[in-house]
Amino acid sequence: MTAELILDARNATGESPVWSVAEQALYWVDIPARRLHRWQAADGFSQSWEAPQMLACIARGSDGHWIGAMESGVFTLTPQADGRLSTRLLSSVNHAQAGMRFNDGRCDRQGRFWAGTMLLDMAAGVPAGAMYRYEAGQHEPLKPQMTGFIVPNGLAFSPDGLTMYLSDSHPDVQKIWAFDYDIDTATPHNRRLFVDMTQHPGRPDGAAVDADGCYWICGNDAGLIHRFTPEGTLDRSLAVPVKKPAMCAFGGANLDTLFVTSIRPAGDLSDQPLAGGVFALNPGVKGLAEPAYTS
Ligand SMILES: O=C1O[C@H](CS(=O)(=O)O)[C@@H](O)[C@H](O)[C@H]1O
Repeated sequence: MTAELILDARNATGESPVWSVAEQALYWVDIPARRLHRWQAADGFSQSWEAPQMLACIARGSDGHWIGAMESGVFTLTPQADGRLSTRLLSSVNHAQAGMRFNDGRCDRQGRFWAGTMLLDMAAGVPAGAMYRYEAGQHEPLKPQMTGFIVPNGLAFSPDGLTMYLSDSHPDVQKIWAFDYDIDTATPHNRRLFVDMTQHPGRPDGAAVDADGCYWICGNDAGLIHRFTPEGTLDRSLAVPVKKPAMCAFGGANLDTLFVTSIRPAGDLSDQPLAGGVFALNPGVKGLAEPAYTS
């Protein structure tokens, strides 16, 4: 199975791919470059917009706007014709300490937006990261819902919305957890180990759940995307031609394409010249439409 390069984006940290069914287009971000990207399937046309802060994760809103987590909180995002992203603060964040930003995030199946934070200096290994939830109509600052993460990542929800998955990518952790998710209160509980990624190649990065309820997770540093069953058993691993796949998302006309964003590290890239690119794979299974943020 070959991964097809759809855009040689050279993203420093390509994250948060989201397929727009309405537009038949893929959106994603490059976090340190402060950019929102879009690629349309019909003709491969691509464009991007400049954000005022590091934009880490996005979700489509039910009203057609976007919502996203930037350094200082959760914002609505509106791409403008001049290449800029107009933003409006919905809820601010009081980070646990200075030098933090958001990382991975998405909506639960009811359309409530979750995102996690991490220290910019990931190498410090300090568990200052937290998970936040934003619900429509909330005006007060975001409240931490879970704490103690170094690099929270891999957030995803089962097809019925009753299981939440979450990982920590840091080399000292490399675990994926499952939680029972109370959809009435949007509260995760009964945390348990889902997959110990120290037993598989690559650190856990971004993730997606398919229509069978299996969990696809990017194996950062291993150039692999792993599929785990709901019981946490490795089903298959697909290769991409870069070492650092960062997040995956189902899309395409039949939701049977797996799009993968990636990271372009500094240094010698002679063995992975396409690092930072966006790839499309045929995984042999279908995904689910990404839930929209319910405004
Ligand atoms: O900035 C990020 O860091 C890590 C990737 S890496 O360690 O730099 O390769 C990643 O897990 C995270 O999602 C990303 O935003």
